[in-house]
Amino acid sequence: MQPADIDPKDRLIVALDLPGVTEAEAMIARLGDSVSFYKIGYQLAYAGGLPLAQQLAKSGKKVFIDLKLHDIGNTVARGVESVAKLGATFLTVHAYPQTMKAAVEARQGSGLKILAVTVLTSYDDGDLHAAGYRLNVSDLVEARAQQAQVLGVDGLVSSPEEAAALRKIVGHQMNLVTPGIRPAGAATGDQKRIMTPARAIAAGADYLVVGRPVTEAADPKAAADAIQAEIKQALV
Ligand SMILES: O=c1ccn([C@@H]2O[C@H](COP(=O)(O)O)[C@@H](O)[C@H]2O)c(=O)[nH]1
Repeated sequence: MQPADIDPKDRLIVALDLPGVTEAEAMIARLGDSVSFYKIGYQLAYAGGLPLAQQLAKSGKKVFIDLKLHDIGNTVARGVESVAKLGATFLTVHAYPQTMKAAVEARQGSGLKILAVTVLTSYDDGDLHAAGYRLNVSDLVEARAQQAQVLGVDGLVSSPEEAAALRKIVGHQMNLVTPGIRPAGAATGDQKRIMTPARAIAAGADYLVVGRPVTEAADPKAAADAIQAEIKQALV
């Protein structure tokens, strides 16, 4: 999907990193029409969140299943087939060639798009070196993006810091989905490669993933509305 075709409201993806379905449903009710796209990751998925994903998709919301699959090809493929039945829009896999190839083949014929996680936004160069990599963050993100593109992956997850360089590499053929979003003054937490919503959109991100700055705000709906307004302003 070309950036111009994306409904501005869908560009904000709220991460439902919450302990259970009850808490998630309460958050969705509070956010109401302010949010049209939700992400379900480890915490909620492992606490009964996958039926909620299916329910959300049926109710007209968009759903991103962020399970960052990485296993032998057959296991990845069977997992992708199961997730495709939920009606989700996005599913993440780690950006390893075997994993991406299996996921892309398994999603054929479904509406599911595969996103490759390049380098986690909580990592900096020191973290990569500690994990045994010789490349720095930007070089590894770009190398993985090129591999993902060749393998037919639908989109990339990276920090917004890499969005402009990735756009030059993949053009508009792949969705750029960026966590590591922090409105001005928000707590960074464990994120190391961050940008504000406006700067991320200006850098070329298609979708912004935001968790704690919304879900831990005193008024989550007001926090989401402020981010939506910042996104719309940056798109003008
Ligand atoms: O590189 C990555 C990949 C995924 N995430 C996920 O995004 C949200 C961010 O939440 P915040 O509370 O806004 O930090 C979270 O669910 C992560 O699992 C990421 O942060 N970085």
